[in-house]
Amino acid sequence: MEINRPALVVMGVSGCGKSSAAAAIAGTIGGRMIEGDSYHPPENVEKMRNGIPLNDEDRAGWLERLAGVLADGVAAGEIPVLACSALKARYRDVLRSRTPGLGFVFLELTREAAFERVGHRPGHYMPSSLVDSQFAALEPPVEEDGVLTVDATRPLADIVTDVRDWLSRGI
Ligand SMILES: Nc1ncnc2c1ncn2[C@@H]1O[C@H](COP(=O)(O)OP(=O)(O)O)[C@@H](O)[C@H]1O
Ligand SMILES: O=C(O)[C@H](O)[C@@H](O)[C@H](O)[C@H](O)COP(=O)(O)O
Repeated sequence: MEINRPALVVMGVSGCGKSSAAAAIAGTIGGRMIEGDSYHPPENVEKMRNGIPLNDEDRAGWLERLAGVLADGVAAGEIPVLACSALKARYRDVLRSRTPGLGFVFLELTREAAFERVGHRPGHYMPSSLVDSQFAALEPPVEEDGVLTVDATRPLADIVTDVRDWLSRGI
């Protein structure tokens, strides 16, 4: 399949389905799923576990690492598919900095649906009390290049089909 992006980031607030969609998309396009949460330093995870939202400083080193992981993956001939909140425009610019043409799939979800999903996910460090802070930080990627916005409540298979169609169209 012809793919018109070197790599993808599946983005949005906690619970929007980033990890699920990134895995499904990677499986379909022959990409490599990368779980961005695995690259948070332990201090960040501890903060979130304690119900404290991350700030720009907390996220800075994490985003730089992820920018490197994306670029390294592309250099190695892979199509990285990264699950990463990437909530603010300047965070996305950090990720783009080393991978020109990077694509973003924005999974759009209401606050209510995010609460519902995060509250029902067993064994995860992210408490639903942090959902409001995720929406406060979110700068939806409107008018940015290389973005597909998808309704995150649609079935995963439909989301994957939309992404495939989008990727096979010209830039
Ligand atoms: N398209 C979808 N429709 C319904 N439920 C979904 C969908 N995508 C993910 N979920 C569910 O929502 C919850 C959060 O998904 P997850 O992939 O962990 O999101 P994130 O990585 O953005 O936090 C999980 O319980 C998952 O099974
Ligand atoms: O930038 C952030 O505040 C975090 O990356 C956050 O957005 C992310 O959602 C958490 O790491 C929880 O992980 P889940 O997205 O899997 O809930």
